[in-house]
Amino acid sequence: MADWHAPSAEPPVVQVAGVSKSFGERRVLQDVSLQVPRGRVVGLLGRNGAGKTTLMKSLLGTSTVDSGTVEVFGAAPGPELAHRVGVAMDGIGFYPAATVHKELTIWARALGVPASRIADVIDLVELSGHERQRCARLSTGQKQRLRLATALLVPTVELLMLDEPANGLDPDGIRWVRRFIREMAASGKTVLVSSHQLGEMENTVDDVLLLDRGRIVHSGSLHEFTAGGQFPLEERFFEVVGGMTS
Ligand SMILES: Nc1ncnc2c1ncn2[C@@H]1O[C@H](COP(=O)(O)OP(=O)(O)OP(=O)(O)O)[C@@H](O)[C@H]1O
Repeated sequence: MADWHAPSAEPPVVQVAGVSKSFGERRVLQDVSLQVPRGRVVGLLGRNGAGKTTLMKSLLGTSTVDSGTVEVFGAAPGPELAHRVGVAMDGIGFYPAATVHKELTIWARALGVPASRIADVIDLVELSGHERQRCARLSTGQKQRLRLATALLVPTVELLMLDEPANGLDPDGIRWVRRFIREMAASGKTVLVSSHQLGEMENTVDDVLLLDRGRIVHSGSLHEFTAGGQFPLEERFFEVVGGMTS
């Protein structure tokens, strides 16, 4: 098990230092510092409203920060990251009348990816046979997989940012997402995944970033956080962030 704090020859894929962000009076990120090491599956955990999505958006450059620095692959986030970072954000909709193939064609064009890649990603997310199905008719699980397919369209993607990829899924779907994430990691990709499903994250991630009311309250390997699996992740989560306060 890699030690989170051990010095590594490889620079981290993501490096955030002293980032704060407010919406009006509301401080959403407070002095957040973190690293995402290359090749790891890192779980970004926290309650509703903890700031997970805002943090992910700041890594993508779609949300600015008020102070601090964000580096992804050693540079400030910008459009050029599109060839190295694949993104599946929760709640991103599809054209209801478009078919799976059409939807991916739209994304492929936007990303400058040849149409020949579409069949590959459909295969990767196991949507074969659904190419002609309209997005509006897809099940929740199929929609999640279509989101993952868009994240994989650019074949050179090295970092996947997945926002709640198992949201709304049944146990089979959750297991599928877990297997998918582990396969992506086995193929050399780094994965940053946000989730509320602590039991599932316990079976999926290598490292834990725990965000509570905009602050990172724990970062380290899952092994260390759960004392080698002695304590369930959920128990440790509540120990660190406390019970419900509001
Ligand atoms: N564009 C915005 N304008 C104003 N407030 C915002 C905006 N985006 C997020 N917020 C607020 O920032 C806080 C953090 O939101 P964020 O979506 O980052 O949390 P989260 O941890 O991803 O939550 P969830 O698990 O519910 O998705 C919330 O209080 C939210 O209402």
